[in-house]
Amino acid sequence: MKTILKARNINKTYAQDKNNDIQVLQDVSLQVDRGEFVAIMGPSGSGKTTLLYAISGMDRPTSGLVQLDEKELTTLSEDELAALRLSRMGFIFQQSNLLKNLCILDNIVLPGYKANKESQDVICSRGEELLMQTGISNIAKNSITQASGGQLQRAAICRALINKPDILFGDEPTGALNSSATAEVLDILASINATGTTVVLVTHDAKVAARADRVLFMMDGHIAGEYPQEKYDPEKQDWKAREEVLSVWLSKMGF
Ligand SMILES: Nc1ncnc2c1ncn2[C@@H]1O[C@H](COP(=O)(O)OP(=O)(O)OP(=O)(O)O)[C@@H](O)[C@H]1O
Repeated sequence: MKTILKARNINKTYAQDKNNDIQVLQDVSLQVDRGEFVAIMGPSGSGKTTLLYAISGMDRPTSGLVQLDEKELTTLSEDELAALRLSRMGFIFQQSNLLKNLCILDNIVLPGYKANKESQDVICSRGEELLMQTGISNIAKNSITQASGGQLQRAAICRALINKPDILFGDEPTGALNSSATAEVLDILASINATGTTVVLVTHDAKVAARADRVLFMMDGHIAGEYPQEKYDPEKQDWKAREEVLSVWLSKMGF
């Protein structure tokens, strides 16, 4: 399978105070194939979010290389990087971060209007289609204050997909949801992945990682282990059984 994302020897150092630096990523290398679903797990403070930000161009590593297909992210200007993120990447976070003064549909289409590559009609129809696919068409015109956490997170997924990204990054996207909303959001992510979008998620939750093709386990700023799983098929597979097997590996890793 063709590699979509490649990181080579990434280091990230933060200045802690005047005299001290803290090295959060230590020589991390990884590769993600097009269409793959990768989960990044590990203890709190091990560097998962820092790694996600470094490989998605949301932050710059102190050293090392990050490539999305042929594009070397670390050589791009801020404007070039922002344009690349807008057109080729989607992002979801623990909180939906939707704008309060816009209805759900307007929140979703906004990055499409910003990218300015297609007519507003085309973007609006895609927004409506995404709302339908994620089961929230009925709240398209609602204010975000009238939606549940699970509905808001589905809307955030629609917003992340509006520009048809090649790769979707998530930082604890189900971290604030109850278990039934988590399962619904995970089904949506699995179906997005099944249609070819690459997915890379940071999670503490083995339920989430159970859907991935591969789990990377971070410890003290490096990848300490890697756990490949069979491609998840929502029609055939029971993710609870996968979660149990994965949990055994995670506990061997010291999680
Ligand atoms: N902007 C920053 N400045 C200084 N230190 C930071 C900064 N961001 C993160 N760190 C430190 O880097 C380390 C790794 O943080 P990071 O958020 O990447 O870990 P994590 O594995 O995602 O943790 P968690 O699971 O708790 O979210 C932590 O010690 C954190 O305090």
